Amino acid sequence: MKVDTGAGWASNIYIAWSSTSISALPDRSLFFRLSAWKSKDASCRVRIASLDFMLRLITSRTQVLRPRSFIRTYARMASPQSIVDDAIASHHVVVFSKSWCPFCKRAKGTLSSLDVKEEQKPYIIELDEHDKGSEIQDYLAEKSGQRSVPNIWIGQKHIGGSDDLETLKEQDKLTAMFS
Ligand SMILES: N[C@@H](CCC(=O)N[C@@H](CS)C(=O)NCC(=O)O)C(=O)O
Repeated sequence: MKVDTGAGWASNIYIAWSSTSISALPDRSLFFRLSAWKSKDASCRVRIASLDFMLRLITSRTQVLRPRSFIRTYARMASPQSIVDDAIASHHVVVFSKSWCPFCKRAKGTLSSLDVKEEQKPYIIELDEHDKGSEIQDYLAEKSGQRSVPNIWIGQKHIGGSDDLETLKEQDKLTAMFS
């Protein structure tokens, strides 16, 4: 299955399931194309509006789409771009971090100490513990012009590193970003 995240074909994900299951899928807004598949099952190319929608579809149609195999496949095949862009698009605060990094510890501490709603708590990706950590770091350098960690995003805006976060806090500008 090829998943279109809206910003282009971000990742190539293939799942095989039977053609009868495909006809059982209710949502005609999806774009299906049956094509030959190496295994005995038919395969299907699905164009969707967002990865979130795909995940919702999968969890709601467990009997059709075999979610565990999808998630395993997705985790293996998602591109560094889609990992970064999806994280930023779907979380208010994202910190690309390294678990051993003192600046990252300071930034995570500052963000966790804020009294914010559950959905505004930081989403943290530890690059040194991630399979694609170094590719993600390369993409972050290209996207934000910053290679060092932590690389912090609030409300889909690039904030910078730990020093930049502390400056915002000292200037009393940080809490306003969580209203
Ligand atoms: N002034 C930066 C310093 C950040 C920094 O020096 N981070 C180190 C790790 S502690 C780094 O990114 N090193 C390069 C690397 O890990 O690839 C900040 O406040 O965030």
